[in-house]
Amino acid sequence: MALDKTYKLVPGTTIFDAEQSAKGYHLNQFCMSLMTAENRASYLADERAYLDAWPLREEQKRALLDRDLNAAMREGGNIYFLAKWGATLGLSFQQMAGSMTGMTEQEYRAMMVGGGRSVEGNRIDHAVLEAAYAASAPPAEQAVVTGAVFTSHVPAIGAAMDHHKTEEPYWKPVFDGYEYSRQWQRENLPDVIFLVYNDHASTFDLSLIPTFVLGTGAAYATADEGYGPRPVPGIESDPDLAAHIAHSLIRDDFDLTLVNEMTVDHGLTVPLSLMFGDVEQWPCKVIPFHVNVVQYPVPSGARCFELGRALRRAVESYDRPLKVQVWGTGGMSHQLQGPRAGLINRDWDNAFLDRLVNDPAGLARLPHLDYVEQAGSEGIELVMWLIARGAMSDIDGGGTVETKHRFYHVPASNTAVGHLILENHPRAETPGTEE
Ligand SMILES: O=C(O)c1ccc(O)c(O)c1
Repeated sequence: MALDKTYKLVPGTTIFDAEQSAKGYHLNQFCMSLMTAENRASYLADERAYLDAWPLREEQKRALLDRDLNAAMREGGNIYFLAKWGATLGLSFQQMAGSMTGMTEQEYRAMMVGGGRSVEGNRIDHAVLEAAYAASAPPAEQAVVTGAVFTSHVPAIGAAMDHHKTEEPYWKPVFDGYEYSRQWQRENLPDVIFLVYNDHASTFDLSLIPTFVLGTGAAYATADEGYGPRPVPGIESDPDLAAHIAHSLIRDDFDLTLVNEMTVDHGLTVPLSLMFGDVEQWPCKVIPFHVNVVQYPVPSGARCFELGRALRRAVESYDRPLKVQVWGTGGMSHQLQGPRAGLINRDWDNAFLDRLVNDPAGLARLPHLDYVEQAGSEGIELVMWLIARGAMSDIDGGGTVETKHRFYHVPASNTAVGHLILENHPRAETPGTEE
């Protein structure tokens, strides 16, 4: 099913969606720069020079220099951003809106005083709408979810790699547990990894606490968490697929926060290091997806599981033949605070791994309190694994999953390390028979 963008058919209207946002990113950010008196003064002193300092397309600069707001909208501008530019020129919202209608300022004002523009004659053409619905055939090609990787993301694992300690007796058993994984990953390299992790007060401090964050930008640098950024590459993303997923998930009632600029911390980089080793560049694209598990209330396992189910629908409605893996990271049992720090619960962790494979819907009903009591305060990170599990094809009866690898080890720093690889076989392909 192609995504419904029938809002594009409303006459005389540009809906600002992720597509427009990507197109107008720098234009809108330029507008934001006009929120200081100093910048407004330097813009007004030499508009062309100011615009030339921004990575804008010539059409975008032209639109502003010509005071043509319709052209600016076509070029991805959004009215609330452009209003900062308009205010700099001394324009009111009414003057800006009126300038897009082909009416004089006085005519537009008079129309508004007279009750505003009538909706009569300004609705969608029904024939056009019907034709759009009739033409919405399933895509000829589609993306598929090929597997899920679940792994802890303990920062000390990254530090052990960065400081060449992987052969030391303390660390060797941890890295031995990922030998098979690296081989499997080489043989099953996806085009894109949808990587579910939590930011650990690196990008999101207490000024902003979004529950679910989808990265819709093109690239993200590695965070400096206080020890200097890890010497690993930043990630390249797939903004087009990310925008598609944003559209699909939000339409499925998941109220995401979309972020174009942020840094990514150990929650994301350590799983990549574990699965790919030391590399100059990560061998595929990575879409970051952050879940708040730092400040309560945090999302429930059930909500995460449902989000995973919606994620698979989103991926499968994307009309390019991409292979997508979904990774769930964090956990397993660990507590980093208070007199109970160091808590490890092997039995609970292993039962979690069993149920993640065999009873994911039941596992998703586990309340937060069980995670905290049984797996330690930071064990709550495990709710993120349910997003990746929910994205597998067996959940809705259409396919199967195959466990390729399972590993459990205590300790890595304060934490029990858990790791699982599930291969996804959509539409009940028999494992091993696909080309
Ligand atoms: O065990 C640890 O040291 C540790 C520290 C920070 C984390 O985010 C984590 O998951 C584990």
